[in-house]
Amino acid sequence: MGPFNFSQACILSSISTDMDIHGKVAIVTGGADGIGRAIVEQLLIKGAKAVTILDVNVETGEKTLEELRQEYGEDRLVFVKCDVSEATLLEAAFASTKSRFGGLDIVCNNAGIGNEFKLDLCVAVNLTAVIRGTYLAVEHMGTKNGGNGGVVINTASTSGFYAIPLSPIYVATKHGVVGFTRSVAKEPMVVDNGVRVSAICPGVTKTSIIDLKDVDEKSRYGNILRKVFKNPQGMTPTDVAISVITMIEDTKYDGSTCMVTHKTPLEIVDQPNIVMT
Ligand SMILES: NC(=O)C1=CN([C@@H]2O[C@H](COP(=O)(O)OP(=O)(O)OC[C@H]3O[C@@H](n4cnc5c(N)ncnc54)[C@H](O)[C@@H]3O)[C@@H](O)[C@H]2O)C=CC1
Ligand SMILES: CCCCCC(=O)CC\C=C/C=C/C=C/[C@@H](O)[C@@H](O)CCCC(=O)O
Repeated sequence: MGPFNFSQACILSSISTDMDIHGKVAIVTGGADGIGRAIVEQLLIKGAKAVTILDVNVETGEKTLEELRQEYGEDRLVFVKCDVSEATLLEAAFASTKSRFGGLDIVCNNAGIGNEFKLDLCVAVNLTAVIRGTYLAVEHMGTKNGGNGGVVINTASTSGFYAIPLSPIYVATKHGVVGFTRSVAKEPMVVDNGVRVSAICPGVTKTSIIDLKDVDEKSRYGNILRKVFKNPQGMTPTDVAISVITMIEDTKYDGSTCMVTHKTPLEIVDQPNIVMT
C-alpha cells in the first residue's frame, strides 16, 4: 500500500452541480468599493435576487448602495455597516441577511487592507475574517443545517503564491487565505454540507488599495511601493469580478485557487504534489 494521501482520503462525497446565479442571495464583504463593488454589480447583472454589502466604510457604502439601487432596483441591495474583524458583527450580518431574504447561497469574503504597521488588524481583516466568513457560510448554507448548499469565494492575491519583500505581513495573510481555502474546501464537514470553496488571486488591480493612502510618507518603503503601483498595467475591478462569477458558476473551479492578471486570464494554480507522510 502506498503512503497516506490526504487528498485521496477526502474524496468528495457529494456531486456538485453548476450554479445559476439567477434568484440567489449573496453576501460580499468589502463590497462598498473596488473589487468587492464590482463583484456586487456582476452578481446583480447575473440576476441575483439580493446582495448584502458588508463594509466598514459607511460613506462609500451608502453611495454605492444608492448608485446600484438606481441601476438594478431598490429591493435587491442592502448595505450593512460591518467591521469584519469583529466576530459578533460578522455573525449578526450573516444571520440578518438570511432571515431578511429567506436564504443564503453565495459568500464572497473579499474585504482586505494593506498595512504593515497594523499587524493585528491586517491579520484580522485579511485572514481571520475570511476563515470566520467561510465557516459562517457553511453554518448558514449547509444542507445539513436546512440550507441548499452554496459557494464561497475568498479573495487572496497573486501575493498568496509569491513573496513581496516590502509587504511581508500582507503577503503572509494572502498565503494564509490560499492554504486555508485549499484545505477547507476538502474538509468533510464542508463537502458534506454541499458548500464549494475557492479563492481568487488577482494581480495588481486599479483600486484605492494601491494608492497606499494610510501609509506615511516617512514609512520605510511606502514611497517605493507607491512608485511600483503608480500607473499600474493592472486590471479593472470588473475584470476580476467577471472571473469570480465564472468560479461561482462552474464547478470545475471547486476547491481551486485561481490566478488572474492583466497578462493571464483565469487560471487554476495547483499546489505542488507533496506526499504528506
Ligand atoms: N487591488 C489590487 O491590486 C488587489 C487587491 N486584492 C485584494 O482584493 C480585496 C479587495 O481590495 P480592493 O478592492 O483592491 O481594495 P479597496 O480598498 O478598493 O476595497 C476594499 C474594501 O474593503 C473594505 N474594508 C476594509 N477593511 C474592512 C473591514 N475591517 N471590514 C469591512 N470592510 C472593510 C473597504 O472599506 C473597501 O470598501 C482585498 O482583499 C485585497 O487584498 C488582491 C490582489 C490585488
Ligand atoms: C506586486 C504584486 C501585488 C499583488 C497584488 C496585490 O495584492 C496588491 C496589493 C495591494 C496593496 C498592498 C499594499 C501593502 C502595503 C502596505 O503593506 C504598506 O504598509 C507598505 C509600507 C511598508 C513600509 O513602509 O514599511
